[in-house]
Amino acid sequence: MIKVLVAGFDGSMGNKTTNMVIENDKFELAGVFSPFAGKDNLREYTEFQDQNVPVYKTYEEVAAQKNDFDVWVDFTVPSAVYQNVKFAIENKISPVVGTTGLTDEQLVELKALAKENEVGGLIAPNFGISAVLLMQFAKKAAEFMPDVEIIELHHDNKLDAPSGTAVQTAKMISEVRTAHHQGNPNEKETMLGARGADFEGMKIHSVRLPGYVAHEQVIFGSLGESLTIRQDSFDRSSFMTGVALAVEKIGNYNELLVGLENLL
Ligand SMILES: NC(=O)C1=CN([C@@H]2O[C@H](COP(=O)(O)OP(=O)(O)OC[C@H]3O[C@@H](n4cnc5c(N)ncnc54)[C@H](O)[C@@H]3O)[C@@H](O)[C@H]2O)C=CC1
Ligand SMILES: O=C(O)C1=N[C@H](C(=O)O)C[C@H](O)C1
Repeated sequence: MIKVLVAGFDGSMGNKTTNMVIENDKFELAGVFSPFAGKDNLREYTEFQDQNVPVYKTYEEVAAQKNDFDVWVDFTVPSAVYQNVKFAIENKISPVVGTTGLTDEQLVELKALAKENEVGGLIAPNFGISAVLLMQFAKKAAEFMPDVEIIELHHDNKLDAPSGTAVQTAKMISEVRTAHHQGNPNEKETMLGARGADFEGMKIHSVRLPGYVAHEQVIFGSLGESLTIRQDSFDRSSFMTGVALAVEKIGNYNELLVGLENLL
């Protein structure tokens, strides 16, 4: 049995993950973590009445029981994820991270720390297979159609913009696309932000609306033609197959990987 701790269990993704871990025969829910939890045991929550699982609120409490955990699944907030992953690695718990917002510098540091501690881990900007495929297809398309804009659409509770998936899509496209300005060289925004965020000349637009879950559209334009690649996560269950796969496989690695495709 793989012993799992879910950080951010009290959030939307944390709740889905907690249920997924409980239902998966290969996993044992060994703990849940959130500094904002109001209770000491999961069974005190109506939804989890039959689960005798400790609720941890501090790193000290987790560190005291660190041998109880193989994997730290993180669906928390951008402001907490760096410290959480650092803590997990230093305590030899493999992080499986969906939380967005890590900077490039933080990623470099965490990769080095994982190497030093010989701990495997995965940071996945998106655990949905449709998003993983979209990123790969978009990278391929950009080889032939280098003028591209990204539109990501999310629920209106999302804290970060652009989404981690949009940033990762832009990074993957930039591996095959020479950085260049798109649009009229003399264009002027008459309203600030009208042209969106800029990643090496690629524009990224973020939509936040109630009713949406997580969606991304990559639009390529070329002489007299256009290509649109789109993926939709209509429900957060779309991420759970990827999370389960990562929890199951991450013990076989001793480095920190970025992107679910590394495990597929
Ligand atoms: N990689 C992927 O496939 C996906 C990633 N996400 C990302 O996951 C993150 C969480 O998303 P949601 O669940 O929708 O957010 P949410 O706001 O519903 O949940 C976040 C939870 O984290 C808890 N929290 C805050 N600080 C914490 C800390 N220091 N340690 C532990 N828990 C803490 C909060 O109490 C809250 O319940 C976001 O960054 C989001 O972008 C979301 C969906 C899929
Ligand atoms: O906040 C979300 O909901 C999501 N966050 C991730 C991101 O920022 O890309 C993954 C997915 O889009 C859902």
